[in-house]
Amino acid sequence: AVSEPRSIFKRQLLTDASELRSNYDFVITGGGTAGLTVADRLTEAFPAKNVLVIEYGKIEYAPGVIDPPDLPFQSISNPVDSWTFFSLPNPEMRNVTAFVKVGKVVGGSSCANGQFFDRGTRFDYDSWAEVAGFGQSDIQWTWRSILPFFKKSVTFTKPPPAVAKRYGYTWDIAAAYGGSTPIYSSFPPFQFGDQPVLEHTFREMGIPAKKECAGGDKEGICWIPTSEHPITMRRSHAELGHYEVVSNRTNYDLLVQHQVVRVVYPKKSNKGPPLVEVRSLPNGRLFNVTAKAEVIISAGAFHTPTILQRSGIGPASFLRAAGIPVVADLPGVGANLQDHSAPPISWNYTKPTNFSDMPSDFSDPTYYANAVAAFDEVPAQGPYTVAMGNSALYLSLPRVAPTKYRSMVNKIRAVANSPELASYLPSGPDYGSNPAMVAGYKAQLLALAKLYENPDSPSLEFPWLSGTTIYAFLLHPLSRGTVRLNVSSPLDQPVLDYRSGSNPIDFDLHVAHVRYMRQLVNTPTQRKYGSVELLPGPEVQSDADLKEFVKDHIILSLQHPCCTAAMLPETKGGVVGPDLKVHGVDGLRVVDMSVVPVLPSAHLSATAYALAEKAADIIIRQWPGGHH
Ligand SMILES: Cc1cc2nc3c(=O)[nH]c(=O)nc-3n(C[C@H](O)[C@H](O)[C@H](O)COP(=O)(O)OP(=O)(O)OC[C@H]3O[C@@H](n4cnc5c(N)ncnc54)[C@H](O)[C@@H]3O)c2cc1C
Repeated sequence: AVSEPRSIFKRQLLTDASELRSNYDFVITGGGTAGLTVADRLTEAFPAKNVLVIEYGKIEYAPGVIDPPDLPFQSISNPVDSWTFFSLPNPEMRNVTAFVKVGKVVGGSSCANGQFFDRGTRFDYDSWAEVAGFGQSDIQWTWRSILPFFKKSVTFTKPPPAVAKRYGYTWDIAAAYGGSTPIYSSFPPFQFGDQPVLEHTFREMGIPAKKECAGGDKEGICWIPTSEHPITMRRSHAELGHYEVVSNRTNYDLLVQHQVVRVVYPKKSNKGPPLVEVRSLPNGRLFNVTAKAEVIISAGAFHTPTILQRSGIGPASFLRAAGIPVVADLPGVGANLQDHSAPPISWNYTKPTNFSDMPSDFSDPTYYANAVAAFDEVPAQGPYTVAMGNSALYLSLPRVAPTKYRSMVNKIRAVANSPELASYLPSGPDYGSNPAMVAGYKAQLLALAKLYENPDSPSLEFPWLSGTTIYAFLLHPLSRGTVRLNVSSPLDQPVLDYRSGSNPIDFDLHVAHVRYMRQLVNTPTQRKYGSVELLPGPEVQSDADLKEFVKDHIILSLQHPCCTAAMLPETKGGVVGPDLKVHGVDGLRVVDMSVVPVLPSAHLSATAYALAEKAADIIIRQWPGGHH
């Protein structure tokens, strides 16, 4: 059963420096989605080596997206398990700031996310290899080489036949699954009454339904599983699946409520592994932890760059200006920030609909009481089993803009090859005037142009649960932002500069997406319900007006930050190599969503688990005595 943490398994849970061993083989900084996956695999493979995970947060119960007593679409804010903060204003977006949320708990963002459990396409992961161009390296990051780790990373459970029939759920285990790791991928026994309305609408727009969307191909209408336990329908997350169930291993220590400040190379030689400097949150005390084998940074796309920058590993001129001695000049640390953003499309039904089982039904006390009771059944039933929904469209640019996509792709290539390319990046020696950073950006744009002209590679995602407002995700943004230490308060949240819209082609893509999606009101299904467009609104027709609409209404972060310590050669502004070791220093790797070079066409948790599984495999092969 999946429930509150069980105390008998908390033997290795440490809360104070005095409880630590004198040294460890592996030290993992950040006990989140990727960090705990690696810790699980290393403690399994090396019974005689000790592993320490240092985590800022504690073990907390991680509720689902909607659990009783919350109501659907009520924004649940669980301040204990998350940090929330804002980016700098975005000048191209009416100076709006991006609101970001990050899991701050054992299990990291897997405990706080929307539980939407999708994967990118084969083209996304192949593009990582293409951008990096690691050539003859015996470690490759391609779809073929990652797929076995996607399969290993989760347990997919078929829904009961009656449930599958009721909603029309489809899947293909051979193409996508087969693993038995206790991170669960399941379909809930409930959908809101209007779920099929959009599915019918999209079929009428000529969009094909895919049988399985986690097997590398997902251009079309997809059923996406939820990361929840198939019986209890409670959230499945990294703390339960990669710590709780194996925390009786005597070589697995987890230190909670401690902040990793930085890593330190004491001999000034960059020979490692480095010491890890840690700050106790309860008493503020600073101390060092020693790793005999290596240190693995897994603090997530916003906080991994802060640990590296505090360590003097990062953009040299920024570090010097901040008074931090430079250990390794890696301008890619905190560069290349990418996230999904989305403008809305909304409409109104002017004719009677009479859908049953709708979010509004929760206002009926009997419906609500039944929903709460059904959630406690075994297996759980009813509306509380649904998280943020299981439906999404993923559409390519050739489908969305058949007459215009070619010119947009040409424009991306022209920018990539133009002398003005650097002007799309932040100015200065750490970025726009740095030839390696510009070369890396060029490689990314050329790979993205290939994705955008591919009729099987989605450019747009449109997920839905219930209701008449839906967001059109731009899956492969061209603008690049930064994550920099807050110099006046370096242990606090970093300064995020999203720079959304700084590459103006992102607006062309958003406008094409909105133009396509607004056509949904013209389908027979929508006409039956008297559908009337509200946003962008009938008066907003020209490209220029649609661009202004995007600026007025866009959500700048869908909470999918990545790419801030990218797996690229140093000649392309990279931070880690294909083995995820940090360039120019010893005994230090990064394993989390920072190492991704370009954002995949997916929400990120499934990719974080698979990436960490592959990283663990790489680490295990590189140390003697490891067995799988
Ligand atoms: C609100 C929200 C909704 C999301 N929705 C979805 C979704 O529906 N589907 C999906 O697939 N993905 C979703 N994501 C994204 C996905 O969950 C994350 O991309 C993924 O979990 C990131 O994994 P990670 O290992 O890189 O980082 P995390 O899981 O965030 O782990 C980083 C860990 O490091 C710790 N840490 C940070 N700094 C320090 C430090 N200095 N010292 C010690 N510890 C530190 C943090 O506390 C955290 O536990 C969402 C994310 C959020 C925040």
